[in-house]
Amino acid sequence: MEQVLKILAINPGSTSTKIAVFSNEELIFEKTLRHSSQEVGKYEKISDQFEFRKKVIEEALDEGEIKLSDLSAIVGRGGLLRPIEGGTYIVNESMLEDLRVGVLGEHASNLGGIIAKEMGDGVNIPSYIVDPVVVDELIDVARISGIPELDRKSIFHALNQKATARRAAKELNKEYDECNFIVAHMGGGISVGAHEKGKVIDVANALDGEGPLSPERSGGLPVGDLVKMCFSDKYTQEDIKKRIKGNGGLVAYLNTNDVREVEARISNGDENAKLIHEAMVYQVCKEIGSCAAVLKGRVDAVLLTGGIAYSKLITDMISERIGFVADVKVYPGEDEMIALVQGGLRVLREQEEAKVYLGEVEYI
Ligand SMILES: Nc1ncnc2c1ncn2[C@@H]1O[C@H](COP(=O)(O)OP(=O)(O)OP(=O)(O)O)[C@@H](O)[C@H]1O
Ligand SMILES: CCCC(=O)O
Repeated sequence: MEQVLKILAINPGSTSTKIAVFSNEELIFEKTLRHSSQEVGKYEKISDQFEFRKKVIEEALDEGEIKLSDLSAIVGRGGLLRPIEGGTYIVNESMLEDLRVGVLGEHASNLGGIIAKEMGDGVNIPSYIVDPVVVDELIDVARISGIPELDRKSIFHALNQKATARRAAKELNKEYDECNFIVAHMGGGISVGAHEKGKVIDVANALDGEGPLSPERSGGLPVGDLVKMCFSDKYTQEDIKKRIKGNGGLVAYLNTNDVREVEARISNGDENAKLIHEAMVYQVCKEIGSCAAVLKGRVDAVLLTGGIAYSKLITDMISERIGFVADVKVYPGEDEMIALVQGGLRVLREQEEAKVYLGEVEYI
């Protein structure tokens, strides 16, 4: 008989903490805990929110009559760590230190590992993170930018991209590491990755001014003009950063991060909304085209995922432009909670060994 393994998954976002408990692959409890800007805004750093978030998680678990002592492991969404390859990592002291200081920056997902470790240690069960946003499997040639001072970085929706790729591989009756996919995760940020035999060998840095424009991110910009903007004395460093992530893309052009709202405006004849919407799709297609070149045209399928993949208008426009590359498969939304749990299960079932974070890579 199959052993029953119960896992708690913790996924902290900027305005919410999602938690879920699975018994093997079956969801038995789920809750999205929303945090108002007053609640989280009073903390200077994201790591200062630790006690607050842990407490609300504990209260929700109590209400759901979930006992930590019944669990086999806790899995948290990993954060902005030093670059690592994909997989499930045991939360260790080096990782905790980097998550606490925010070695690569502040990100709500930094709390995932910290909270998982604290709660797991309390009942002597292991804590893990799975496929954090800094998964780095770039081939050497993809790291070169154009000046030696600046290496290209791999920051993307690794958890959902890899989960989607594993799902598509299964549907093709293949293992993930036997397939080549191009995965476009289209959410508030958009990342497009070239997956070669289970490794994301190239991907635009979705957080920091590469790739397509997205609801909240600028994507790649004309660099000369950006430099002029930086030195114009009109903007602070924070203003420019915010323009690249947070207030860029659709927010900058159309003052909304909601693609549904943009499509409603298009239906009402708004030509500017139509142009910007089309530009976003066009840029996604260009990025898919570059990934096809990275994979030398050997592509099993193009996978479209994230909230924007619910838009048939957009998935049809993408298919029409890049359908020549490979079959296009659509997986709307994201399956991050089950993806976290599956990462934990692969280790507990000894299908994979938990990786160890060394925290040694120097990163600028
Ligand atoms: N049915 C739909 N049609 C069109 N767009 C949609 C639909 N449902 C959601 N979206 C859009 O998807 C986007 C949000 O996607 P998602 O929820 O994946 O993002 P997120 O989780 O906030 O950010 P990220 O995925 O970058 O972490 C929004 O622009 C939203 O308007
Ligand atoms: C997942 C990191 C990229 C982004 O938030 O846009």
